[in-house]
Amino acid sequence: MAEAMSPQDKIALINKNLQEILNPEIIEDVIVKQNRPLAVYWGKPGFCTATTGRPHCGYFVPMLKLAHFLQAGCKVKILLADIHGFLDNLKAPIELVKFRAEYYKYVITALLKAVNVPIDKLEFVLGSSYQLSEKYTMDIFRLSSVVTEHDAKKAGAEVVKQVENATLSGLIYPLMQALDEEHLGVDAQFGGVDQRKIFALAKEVLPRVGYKERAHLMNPMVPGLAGGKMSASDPDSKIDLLDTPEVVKKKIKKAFAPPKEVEGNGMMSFVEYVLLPAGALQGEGQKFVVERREGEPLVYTNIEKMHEDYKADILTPQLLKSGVTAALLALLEPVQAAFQASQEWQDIERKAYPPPPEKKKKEKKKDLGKRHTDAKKVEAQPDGSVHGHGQQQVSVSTGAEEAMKQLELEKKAVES
Ligand SMILES: N[C@@H](Cc1ccc(O)cc1)C(=O)O
Repeated sequence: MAEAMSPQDKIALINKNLQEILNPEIIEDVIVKQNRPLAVYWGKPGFCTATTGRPHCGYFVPMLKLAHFLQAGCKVKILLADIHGFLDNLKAPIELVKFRAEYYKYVITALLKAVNVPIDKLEFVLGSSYQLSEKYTMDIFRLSSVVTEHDAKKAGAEVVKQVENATLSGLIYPLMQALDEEHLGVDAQFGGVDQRKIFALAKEVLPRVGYKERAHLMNPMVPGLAGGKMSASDPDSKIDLLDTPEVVKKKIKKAFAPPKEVEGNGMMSFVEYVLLPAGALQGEGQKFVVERREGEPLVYTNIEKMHEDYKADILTPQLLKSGVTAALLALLEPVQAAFQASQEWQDIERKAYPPPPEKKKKEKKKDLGKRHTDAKKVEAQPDGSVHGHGQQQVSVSTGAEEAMKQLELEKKAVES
């Protein structure tokens, strides 16, 4: 498929749905002049944090871009950025990191297969597998001697958690993200526009230590499937990739989808950035179908027409939700079937997300009873936290200790 595409088609697919691109000429040069596959990477730090551990349907948004890159013949690397996770919020449940990395590999591979994308040019890399090397370490020191404290801080402002009396780790974080481009041997880095300041820093400072600057591809920030505001504290606002069809239906039913409003409407964005492009990749062309009890189904091939109908209330929130439910279930079906068929994946899942200890569970239920009417729906996290961001600082010291131990272990593993 990629072989049959013209260089211009490849570039168009790489750029599709992106909000911004820095140094697009680098991409042109690789694909048109050098006539070789573009090497691009996406870094994911959250997989080893306790609260945001499990991949959910929001992952489909960057996944669809990775699908475009692969379809366009790119070499794609996914960086499981364990050390970055540690630098940002000191949370790395040590014994879980490896299992979670494994779990992510299964999930991401299944997702990409579900949209019919070739995965032979896809590679997973664990950050600590190369970021503790002598060369990389020396590069951090070299970079830290040419980047000011002010610039490093500014670069991390939208990504690194901003707290009072912040530690140095938050300054190292952007430097390492810049170095990853060199050490992963890529031509471009992909991420959300929230990464923009780090991308700009990378572009500026890599040449100062003798490395070439890379292109940067940025996705827009897409509101969550269940709609912005209520998400952080509401466990129902995230749809797990392994949720049963009944649970998916229930969560979508509850989701926030204001009538006639398309801005910030997570349900609508999900169609735009996931369901429509997924249809295109599956070879059926961009198509989103909404069955209606009365009348012909509504068939959309572009988002503009959908927006128009939604604003006119022809496509009502209810209809939108039923269309999204049907399309999402169809997308999840092969992922869940793959999970059911793989004993290894199931074993990894149990190890990566062990049920919380009994004692804590009880505490949580009591706690949650005050806030949620249906406490049993809430899954307590392994670290016992269920309230989202506000509580993440609770176990800072133990988190740090654990993460340090993990780094020790990793180092030993590398040496032996
Ligand atoms: N900063 C990225 C994660 C990341 C980490 C290291 C990288 O090299 C790249 C990306 C994020 O917030 O999602």
